[in-house]
Amino acid sequence: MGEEETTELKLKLVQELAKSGCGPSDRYTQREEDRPISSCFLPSSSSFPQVPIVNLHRLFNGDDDEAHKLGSAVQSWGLFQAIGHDLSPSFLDEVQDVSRKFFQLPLEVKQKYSNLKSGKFELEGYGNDHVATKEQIIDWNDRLYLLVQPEDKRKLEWWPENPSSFREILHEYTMKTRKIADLILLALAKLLKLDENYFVNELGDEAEVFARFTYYPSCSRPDLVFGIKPHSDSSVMTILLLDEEVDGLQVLKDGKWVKVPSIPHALLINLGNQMEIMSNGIFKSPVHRVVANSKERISIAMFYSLEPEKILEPSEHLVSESRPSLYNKMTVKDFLIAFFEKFSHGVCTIEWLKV
Ligand SMILES: O=C(O)CCC(=O)C(=O)O
Ligand SMILES: [Fe+2]
Repeated sequence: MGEEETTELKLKLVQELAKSGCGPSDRYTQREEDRPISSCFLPSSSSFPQVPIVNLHRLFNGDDDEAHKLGSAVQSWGLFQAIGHDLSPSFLDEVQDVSRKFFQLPLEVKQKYSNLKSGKFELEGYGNDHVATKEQIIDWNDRLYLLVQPEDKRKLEWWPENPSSFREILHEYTMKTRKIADLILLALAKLLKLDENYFVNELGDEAEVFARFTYYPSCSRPDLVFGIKPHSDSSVMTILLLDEEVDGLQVLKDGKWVKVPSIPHALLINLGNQMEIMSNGIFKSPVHRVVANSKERISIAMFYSLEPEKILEPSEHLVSESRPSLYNKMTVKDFLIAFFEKFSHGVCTIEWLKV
C-alpha cells in the first residue's frame, strides 16, 4: 500500500471528530498567517459593499435594468444572489431537509457510500476531500459528491437511498436547476454580444454536472480552521443553496473578505474558472472561502463543467489583436487534474494558466 493511501485511511470524518469532542488537530490547523482573522473581514452592513442581487424573473423577461445589474455583478464580483427564480420555497426546504437527514444518519449507514474503495480515493461518494500529501491542511468539512448529469453516467450505487426520497429530490433539483443555469448562460452570452446560445451549446448534453453536499460540523476552534480554504471554482458556473440558519461563506472583493449573507430561498450564482476563460477574463471567477462556526452548517453546490474532452479556451469572438487570449489552452480534463492538484496545495486563482 502506498504512503498516500495510508494517509487517507488514517483520517477520521470531521463529523466524527466533532462528535467525540476533539478540537481540530494539527492536520486541520491553518498556519498563523493564513487563519480567518477578522482584520481583513468586512461585516455586512450598509456602509460596506454588498453582494449584488439579481431578479431572474425580471432578467428572463427582458428587463434591461436587470441585465445591466447582472453585467456589473459578473464583471466586478463574479457572483450574485438570484431571487425571483421559479423553485418553490417548499421544494428548496425539502432539498435542504434530505441533505441534512443524510448527514444525520449513523456512520455505518453513510459508509455504504464511502469515497474510499479499498483505501483508494474516488471522486464520487461520501467522505473527506482528497488528501494528496501528509502536509496538506484539511478543511473542516465532510462531503457527498455525485455526478448528476449526463444522466447515463450516473453511478447510482453512490446515491443514498436513505432518506427514501433523496434520489427523487436530487433528480428533480438537478433538472430544475439546469433550466435556471441555461437561462443564466443565455443572458451572459447576450451581455458579451455572442450568439445567445453560445455558452448553452458549449455546455451541451455531455457537460458534467456534479452535486456537492457539504457538511460543516460545529467547531470548537473556528479561528484555527477553514470550512473550505480560499479557492475559486473550477466550473463554468456553480449554483449554491446556502444554509438558511448559519452563515459562513465569504468572498474576496478588492482585497477584503465580504460576508455572503444567506437570503432565504435565494440561490447563489458563482462563476467558475471555465467561464472566466471562455469570456477571456471579462467575467470573474471570484476567490471565496467558508469559515467554520460553533454551529453546524450545510450547503449544496451544483457545478456545471464542460465535457472533459473539450478544449478550454476563450470564445474566438472575444480574442483579437488588441485583446489576445489571456490563457493557455488545454483540455478540460487536463485542466481539472491540474486544478485539483493545485487546490489541495491552497492555490486559489488561475494565474498559473495565464499566458
Ligand atoms: O458552503 C458554501 O457556502 C460554499 C461551498 C463552496 O465554495 C464549494 O463547494 O465550492
Ligand atoms: Fe466554491
